[in-house]
Amino acid sequence: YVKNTKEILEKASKERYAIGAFNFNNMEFLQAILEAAEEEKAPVIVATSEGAIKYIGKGDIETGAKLAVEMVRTYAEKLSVPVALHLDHGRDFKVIMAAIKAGYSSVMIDASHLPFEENLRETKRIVEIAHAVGISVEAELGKLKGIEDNVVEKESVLVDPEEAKVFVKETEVDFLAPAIGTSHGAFKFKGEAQLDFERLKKVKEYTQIPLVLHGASMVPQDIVKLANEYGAELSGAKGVPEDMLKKAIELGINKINTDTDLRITFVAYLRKVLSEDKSQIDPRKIFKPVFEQVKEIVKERIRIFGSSGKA
Ligand SMILES: O=C(COP(=O)(O)O)NO
Ligand code: NA
Ligand SMILES: [Zn+2]
Repeated sequence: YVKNTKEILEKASKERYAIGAFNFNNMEFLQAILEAAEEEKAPVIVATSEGAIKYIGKGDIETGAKLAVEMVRTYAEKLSVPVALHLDHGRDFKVIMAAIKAGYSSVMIDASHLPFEENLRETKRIVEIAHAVGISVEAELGKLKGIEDNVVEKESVLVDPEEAKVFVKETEVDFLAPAIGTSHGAFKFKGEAQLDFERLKKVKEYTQIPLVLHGASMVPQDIVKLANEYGAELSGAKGVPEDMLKKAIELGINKINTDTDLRITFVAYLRKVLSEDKSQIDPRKIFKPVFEQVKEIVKERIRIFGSSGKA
């Protein structure tokens, strides 16, 4: 179990590969992610959003954070690969404190919706507290939203590399998520997929710290098709193409947040299993083949990210 996420990300940054940061909400997703990492001999980051902590703790934040840490630690001590537990998109001070107190390896303070000075102040505050107890911190600059056609929108949404330089120097944040055109969910990009690699290159040059790509799911069309065949309605779903992910890694992305790809895989195969095995009522028999597929998609991502064999 990795005490602070920074140590595995610094290595990835030096050797120019990326570590997957896979979101989980329950035991089965966590198992699938950890099995995938073990089979790929890859360091891995597992992440809970604030909503996941509330879901795991049935509304009680302390319980959710504590249970997440204990589940991850218990599984991780059996594995040969390094495992870090990360709080994704921390916004509520109470939740960030609960994660730190429970023993998370890192926390994200997501104040990117605030004006630059306020984001800087909020982030600085969390960094001081987290660093005092040896925990790593991630922050975000720019807003997660596709690159709109007109330039004005682009300026206000995407990261400003000059701001990133000041931000990292002032806050001493350990890793940064620069908005370069991705967005969360299964419907990224209105038109063609487009990332601002020029900005990414500058942010890496100016900050020299590990960088994070949010909204990085690829949204595999074959699995979307399968889900739709079994009654899902996911037409128009679109993700980040593999060549763009690889280019982003070459330019300095070292942590890649992936949630939607695991969700789509889960839904497609759950629908398939339920429609094919109509008399099955044992949840274990229903979930086993479904999470086998979730594990496979995580392994595929780990291979694309270049972290296979890096443990
Ligand atoms: O950024 C993400 C996940 O993004 P996706 O929706 O593309 O999986 N989590 O913080
Ligand atoms: Na994060
Ligand atoms: Zn995100």
